[in-house]
Amino acid sequence: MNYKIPTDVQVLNRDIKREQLKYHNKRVAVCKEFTFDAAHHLHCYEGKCKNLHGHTYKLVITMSGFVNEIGIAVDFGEIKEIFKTAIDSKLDHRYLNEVLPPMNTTAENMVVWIWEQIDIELQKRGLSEQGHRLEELKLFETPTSFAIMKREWMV
Ligand SMILES: Nc1nc2c(c(=O)[nH]1)N=C([C@H](O)[C@H](O)COP(=O)(O)OP(=O)(O)OP(=O)(O)O)CN2
Ligand SMILES: [Zn+2]
Repeated sequence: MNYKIPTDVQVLNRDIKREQLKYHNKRVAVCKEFTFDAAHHLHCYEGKCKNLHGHTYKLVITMSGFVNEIGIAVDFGEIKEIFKTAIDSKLDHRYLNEVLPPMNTTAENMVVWIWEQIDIELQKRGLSEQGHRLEELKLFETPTSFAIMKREWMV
């Protein structure tokens, strides 16, 4: 059976497409939050964090792109796939001191490493060429302690 889209819907679709042109190609950033659980300890550090302990890390990814013809700059689903491939598969339920390159597993060092991994994944997927780019990462070690990295601070 052939279903006919009612005329008023067609008119609405046409009007939306025309209106959408106003926003097309504007650079807009979107954010998505993720969590992963991991264990670690700090080196050269006098305090409780020199002992093995765990965190539910929260990562807030801010990524920008150019708004397309259906009003999407960066698909939230794409960010989820990037997080799963580049970060979650490597860090979730792992001992960070073992799986990360030799470095102190501070939030500062980790946020830099995570930035590099996401950047590599964007290039692998050909998304950098489309104009998708990281703008900011926030990595929470605890609900009150976090590190930030921003594109504008990069030299
Ligand atoms: N600048 C940094 N300081 C500390 C880091 C870090 O990565 N960068 N890490 C730690 C520890 O790993 C610790 O697990 C987290 O520190 P802290 O916020 O002190 O944890 P608390 O559970 O004590 O937090 P409260 O909210 O104050 O209870 C230490 N420092
Ligand atoms: Zn810690």
